[in-house]
Amino acid sequence: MSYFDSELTLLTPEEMGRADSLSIEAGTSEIELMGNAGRAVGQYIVEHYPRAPVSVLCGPGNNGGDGFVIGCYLRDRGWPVRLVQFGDKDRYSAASMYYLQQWGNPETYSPEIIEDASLLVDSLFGAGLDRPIAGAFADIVRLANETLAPTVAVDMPTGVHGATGQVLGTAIQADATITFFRKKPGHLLLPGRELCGNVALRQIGIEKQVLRLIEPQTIENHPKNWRLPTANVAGHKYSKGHCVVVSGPRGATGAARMSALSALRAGAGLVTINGERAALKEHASHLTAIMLRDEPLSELLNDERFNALVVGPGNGVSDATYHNVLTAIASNRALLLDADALNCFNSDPETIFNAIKKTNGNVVMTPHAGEFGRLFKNVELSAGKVEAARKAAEISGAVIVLKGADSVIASPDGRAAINSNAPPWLATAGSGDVLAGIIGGLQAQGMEAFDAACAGVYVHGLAAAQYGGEGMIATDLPQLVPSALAVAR
Ligand SMILES: NC(=O)C1=CN([C@@H]2O[C@H](COP(=O)(O)OP(=O)(O)OC[C@H]3O[C@@H](n4cnc5c(N)ncnc54)[C@H](OP(=O)(O)O)[C@@H]3O)[C@@H](O)[C@H]2O)[C@@H](O)CC1
Ligand SMILES: [K+]
Repeated sequence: MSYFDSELTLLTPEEMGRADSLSIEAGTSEIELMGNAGRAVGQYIVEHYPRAPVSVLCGPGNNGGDGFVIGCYLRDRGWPVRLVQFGDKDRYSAASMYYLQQWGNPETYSPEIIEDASLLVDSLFGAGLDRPIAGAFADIVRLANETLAPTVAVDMPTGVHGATGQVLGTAIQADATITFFRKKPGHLLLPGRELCGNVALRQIGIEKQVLRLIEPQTIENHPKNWRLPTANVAGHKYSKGHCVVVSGPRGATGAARMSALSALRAGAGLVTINGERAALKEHASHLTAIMLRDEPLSELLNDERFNALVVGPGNGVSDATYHNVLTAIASNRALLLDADALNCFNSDPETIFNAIKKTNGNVVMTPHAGEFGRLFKNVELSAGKVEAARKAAEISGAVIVLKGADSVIASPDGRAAINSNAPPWLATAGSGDVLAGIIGGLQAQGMEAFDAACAGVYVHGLAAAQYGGEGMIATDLPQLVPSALAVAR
């Protein structure tokens, strides 16, 4: 399964390099591609900034080649342009050489070329960045970031890695970033997303057919990629599923309550909280629409109508939780595991992974970075969130939601989605319990694990955005889920 048909597909710099080469093989010259890329940036600048002195900083590779095109485009339209070029001309590509000749003689670099500009164009490094920015280039980046002039970055802000969004050494803070053909993961992953400013995507003559050969596996999370369960007028509440949320003990019941309410708001037909009698007393004083049961989980699950489970929020790291998790996995229901359901297996992750691999693959895990690091000790987060989540999904057999301001959802089949709609105020205590409930509620309605996880993360972000600003607490979120679902539908 791969994302070859969508505008929302994301390409790593390596995959983008293949798209360039395949296009060139198919008859579009590199000169044409570079010309289209540079003109697209030039056009963006003319449309978005007032005419004023602009300095174009051109690096040693084809990103710099784009800069020559931009310089010519703006000069032709009467902009005062200064252009500097770094690197050895003997190593230029034919296309870069072609456009350098059109430009003429670049100036020798001096700091006032940056200091005196009203607008900077960063065409130092793009897809070819492969090591930390250091030395003279680091000084240039620092100076560019210190000036008040906005910077338009070509393809990627210099210093941001296109595949991971991580900063190599130091990076340009751009006002806008213009990229080509398809966005790159680094435009959505942090800190890259913040360094890009506004991201604009432009087409440069690469046919989307090349994606069939590249078979990209990563996509920007968006309602176009999944279908929410449809409301059926004649539908019975059981046709919308019955989700069981496992409660924590007395004194720790709030998390399960938040998950249960969220599952119901996400459209689950029925939601039952299962827990010990003392815990149910606490729930009973708060809840009306949620049912309460105090049987052992294995007995409760003899009733086939319970088709989805949420285990973990507020459950506590205990033998009881450990066994509830294994019971839930063995029941082969749609299952969401969060928080303590994961924490219970830190010293024994193989047990949970092996159990999941025996199921029909309907399990979602929602670790934040800390939980992820403890459960997946052999997976390096520093190699990038997408690759880490993908590896964890493969190891565990579960769909992984690696939570954060740039949550990544990855499937054991290799697909991954990057979410970018979460507002900063969503980072609040209990917001993970709400996410767990939304995903569990969607699973109860029959959405398969990966789609439910992607949709849940998106709706969670939208719900928080609809709150509108700081001051939101997690209990505000469940009632915002229905309107978020309506927008995402
Ligand atoms: N291909 C196409 O058809 C099209 C491509 N397009 C454009 O090309 C861009 C990709 O071009 P690219 O592959 O030449 O990479 P680019 O980012 O210019 O840098 C490579 C150079 O940087 C160097 N270098 C790397 N890191 C460094 C560091 N930290 N510090 C110092 N040096 C460092 C590296 O040096 P080397 O490793 O050889 O020493 C090499 O010389 C892409 O982003 C898009 O803008 C568009 O025109 C559309 C058509
Ligand atoms: K750049």
